[in-house]
Amino acid sequence: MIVEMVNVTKDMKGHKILNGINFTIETPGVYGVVGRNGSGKSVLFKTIAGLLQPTIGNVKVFGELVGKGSFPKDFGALFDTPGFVPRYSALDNLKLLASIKGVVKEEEIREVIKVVGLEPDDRRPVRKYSLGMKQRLGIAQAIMEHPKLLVLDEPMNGLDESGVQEVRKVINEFKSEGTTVLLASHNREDIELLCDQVYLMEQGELRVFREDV
Ligand SMILES: Nc1ncnc2c1ncn2[C@@H]1O[C@H](COP(=O)(O)OP(=O)(O)OP(=O)(O)O)[C@@H](O)[C@H]1O
Repeated sequence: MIVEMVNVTKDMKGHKILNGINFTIETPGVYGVVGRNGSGKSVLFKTIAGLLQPTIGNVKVFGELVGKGSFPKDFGALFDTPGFVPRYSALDNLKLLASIKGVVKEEEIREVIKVVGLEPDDRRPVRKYSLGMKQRLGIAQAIMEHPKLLVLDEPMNGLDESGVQEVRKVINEFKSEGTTVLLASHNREDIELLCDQVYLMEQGELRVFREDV
């Protein structure tokens, strides 16, 4: 089982954001999650990432419980505002993150920076980067360890046309390597082009919205 959410409820400030969600992913593929602003897509993804703890229920990724300080293994994620050290270059930021996790070589980091259309030898500090460039770097960070599960919350935010094309290519390449991608997006075209199955978040519940596979 790739993802297994059992009866997951999440209350935040007196509101039920997730309401008894039972959700499983057994087959690798690209899974889309759509829903209105504020419907709970990010809360759902952060719960899977172990960044938010369910009020009730539990979440397993690759068979292991997440939450309470346990994070999924073989996992990469991009949330709305990737946090980088503003005075460091792109390469130094990713080297820092890689050294914390201790697995990725500099050559691979350089390669992943190129994959997202940035320049590894650009010594400018990341604070000088545009929103779209930071977003590209966020995607590089999410994919640099070749995760088996990749959670992307609005990855196209702030990207220009070439950025959108590059990220679509990255998602398709990861899919063909057997990585499972969870994608939240408001962009109908991205959802239609990329996803094997689409879910709708509504009133705290998640239901199948469109099924191709
Ligand atoms: N840390 C928090 N504390 C309290 N409420 C929160 C917190 N984070 C999110 N919420 C609330 O949970 C609800 C769902 O938010 P979430 O960000 O998951 O929506 P979303 O579907 O991702 O929206 P969007 O499409 O705008 O990105 C919102 O009402 C939001 O205000």
